[in-house]
Amino acid sequence: MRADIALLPGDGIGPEVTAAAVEVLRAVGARHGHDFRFDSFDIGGIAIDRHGEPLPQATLDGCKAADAVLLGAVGGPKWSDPNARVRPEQGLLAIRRALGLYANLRPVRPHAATIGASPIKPHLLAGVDLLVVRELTGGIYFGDKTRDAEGASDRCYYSVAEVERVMRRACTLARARRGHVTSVDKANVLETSRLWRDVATRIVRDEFPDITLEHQLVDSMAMHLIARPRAYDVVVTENMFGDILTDEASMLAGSLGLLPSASLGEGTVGLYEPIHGSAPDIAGKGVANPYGTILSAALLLRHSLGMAQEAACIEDAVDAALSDGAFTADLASDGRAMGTAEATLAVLSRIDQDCRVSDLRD
Ligand SMILES: NC(=O)c1ccc[n+]([C@@H]2O[C@H](COP(=O)([O-])OP(=O)(O)OC[C@H]3O[C@@H](n4cnc5c(N)ncnc54)[C@H](O)[C@@H]3O)[C@@H](O)[C@H]2O)c1
Ligand SMILES: CC(C)[C@H](C(=O)O)[C@@H](O)C(=O)O
Ligand SMILES: [Mg+2]
Repeated sequence: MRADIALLPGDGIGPEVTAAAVEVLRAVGARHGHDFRFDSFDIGGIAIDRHGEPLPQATLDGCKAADAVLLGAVGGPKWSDPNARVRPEQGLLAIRRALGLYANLRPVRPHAATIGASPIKPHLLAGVDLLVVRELTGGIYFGDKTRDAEGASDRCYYSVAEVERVMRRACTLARARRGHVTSVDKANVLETSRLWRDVATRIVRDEFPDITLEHQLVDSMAMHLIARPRAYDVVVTENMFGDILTDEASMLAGSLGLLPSASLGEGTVGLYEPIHGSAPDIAGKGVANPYGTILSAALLLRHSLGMAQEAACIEDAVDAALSDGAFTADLASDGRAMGTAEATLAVLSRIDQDCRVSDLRD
């Protein structure tokens, strides 16, 4: 099968980790007889430098014409002046909104080999397998902003329809998992959260009676996520809470560099990216962890191209590399860390082996 993949490497470590994922996609494509074609476009800081705007029209058009989009990261100190007219992060928000990518799936499944890298007690981590569904195109991120000499404001708004669609998506995903949804809000304070809670309750009652729904306030959720992570299956929450809780959840896996994500809408191209940022402190050093982006490429194959076996092939290869101790510096405790290229090779060398195993299985 031929597939056109739009690449948005972005800034900082973005180009390093997307290059790693492209190598892996090429290897899986070759192994399974697919013709993956890649076309790169600018987004974020590099797009500001080259085109004066963080999301050029050519980038958006290129993404719309593609079968899927793979993104690295945007932002960095060069573009972080608080008074700057444009910021790299606006490009990311704009593309999510323009493509209607309202559901951001962030799976968290600690690997036995990386449990030692987590600051959380190992016995709490065994068997953890949760999926955060973060609403991605609404809430305080997208409300009107004001700023004058007296102060500033960010408006937080959710429509009923915005909550309904992400809740339906979370419940549908939960049906294919363990049937449990935790809806996270701040309904003791925020009106948007009271709406969120009402809609969640109604959608589950009327459309998903087989799903078990619980509500959890976001502050105590931040604690429970660390204290009893095994209790969660699908966690659905609004935009900003989801952003914060998933960086926290990455510590269950052992590193921010490990978590992938899929941003999905309806009838629109999907966008895949690691949950981490441009990591300016390590950019250009060849030491970034590529696994979150490589695992995002697996999600791309599964969700946008319908290639479940090929996706599993990548996930198995990453699993095997980690089991064999192929750790980048964020994971290694013994000072024997691999660089990005070596860790990518560790995955590539296992693609063949794992695919053969998959072939035998099927
Ligand atoms: N999706 C995105 O493009 C995205 C996401 C988050 C932050 N950002 C942007 O990135 C810039 C830096 O933000 P930040 O420092 O708060 O967050 P960050 O995620 O870039 O980095 C946080 C810490 O995690 C480490 N880290 C992140 N990814 C890693 C990887 N793959 N391998 C090893 N270590 C990794 C970094 O070195 C850093 O110490 C900001 O401009 C921010 O807006 C972009
Ligand atoms: C860079 C920023 C706009 C972005 C977000 O807050 O959504 C990032 O933190 C993420 O998690 O993808
Ligand atoms: Mg974030």
